[in-house]
Amino acid sequence: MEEKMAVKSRFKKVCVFCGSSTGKRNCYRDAAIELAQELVSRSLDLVYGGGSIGLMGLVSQAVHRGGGNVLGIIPRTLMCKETQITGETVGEVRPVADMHQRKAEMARHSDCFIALPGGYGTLEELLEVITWAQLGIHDKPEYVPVHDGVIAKARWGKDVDHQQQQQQQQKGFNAATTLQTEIAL
Ligand SMILES: C/C(=C\CNc1ncnc2c1ncn2[C@@H]1O[C@H](COP(=O)(O)O)[C@@H](O)[C@H]1O)CO
Repeated sequence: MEEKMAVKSRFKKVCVFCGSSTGKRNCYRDAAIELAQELVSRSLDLVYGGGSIGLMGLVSQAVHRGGGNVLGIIPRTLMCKETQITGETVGEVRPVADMHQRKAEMARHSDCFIALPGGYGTLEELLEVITWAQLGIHDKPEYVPVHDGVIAKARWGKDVDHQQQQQQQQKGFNAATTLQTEIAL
């Protein structure tokens, strides 16, 4: 069997924020699986919110199946609910006291952040780490898949190219299609 060469990355652990549902478009699922495959091919560990449902479940299960390390950080209360609904989460699961501690731990354990399509939870997590970067609390980059195989650095504020911003808005936050060889990783 042909073995794939591992692609080198400057990161070791990647935090992925993504939906607790899969959304209405197939491209969201595809994006989750493709990102998982990229992480595995680059020997990058996954850090995520510890859920086994939606895109969170897809990413974590695909990384785990591919032999990658998965660290899920989840509040105890959510953990009980999820186990009742969907069963066990894959990889290492670290229970924490609440949502605030979860976000702090996810950030502490990661070298960069990628936000896949999601809802309010995903948006809130992404905005929080961008805000922390803005305040100098960390200097870890944040990325958002845009389109055409590109994961773009999430940029906010003055240095954003206006035309590019407009194009991205037209495509929508949830416009991830293919992720291929991301410039980000
Ligand atoms: C347990 C039930 C539903 C929610 N389950 C979740 N499990 C783990 N993590 C979650 C869950 N819901 C939200 N999160 C976190 O927010 C992000 C996803 O939120 P979104 O609103 O779906 O975008 C994700 O990154 C998690 O960290 C059933 O009662």
